[in-house]
Amino acid sequence: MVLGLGTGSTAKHAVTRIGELLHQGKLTNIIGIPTSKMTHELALSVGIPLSDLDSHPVVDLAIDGADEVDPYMNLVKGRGGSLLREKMIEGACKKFVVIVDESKLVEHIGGSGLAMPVEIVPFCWKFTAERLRLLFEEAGCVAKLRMDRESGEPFVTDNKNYIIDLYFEKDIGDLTVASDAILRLPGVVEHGMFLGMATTLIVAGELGVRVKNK
Ligand SMILES: O=C(CO)[C@H](O)[C@H](O)COP(=O)(O)O
Repeated sequence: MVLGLGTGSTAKHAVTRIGELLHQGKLTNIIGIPTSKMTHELALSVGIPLSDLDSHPVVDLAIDGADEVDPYMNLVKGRGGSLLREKMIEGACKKFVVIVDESKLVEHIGGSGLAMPVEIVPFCWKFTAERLRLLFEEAGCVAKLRMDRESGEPFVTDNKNYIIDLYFEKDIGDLTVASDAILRLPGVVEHGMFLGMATTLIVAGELGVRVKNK
């Protein structure tokens, strides 16, 4: 089985557990494809054999967290900065399981007041940030370059790009239209809306765990 290994504090539990099951001999014939350098390191440290999409273009199952999930299982991802590799690997999956707690559930994607990440090339990033802001001007968009908290320098992704975090005052409307408009802008590499990709959602709440399938 080829497994997409997600990134973030939730995915970390899954990756660690997969390593434990391999070690105990309860899982065999697993190859992991990590969605970030951080997950790559973690997976190696727990003994998961790794590969990539070039060698395994079809992924059987991916497991990851998310930052927002709407009632249709559309997601916002990338507040951890790994959205491009996540989208490539999770987009190549037969099954994509998303694990969140109830705090991640929203009525409308982009409406939580939290960031909608967009990965862009560093070249003339201010130009691209302004084009993004203008695209969603009617929604009261603010576009901020993500900074690295430790260094105070711009945050650089695993692919050596920057991230612009978009904040909206109002609903951004049709998500497919918004997605297409963002992707048409020169300088944009990818955005954090994962539309129609999740096949299973696992939600942990005070009353227990709920599972929703597409
Ligand atoms: O998209 C991601 C990283 O790019 C993460 O999956 C997302 O940020 C959720 O992280 P966490 O499980 O730590 O809340």
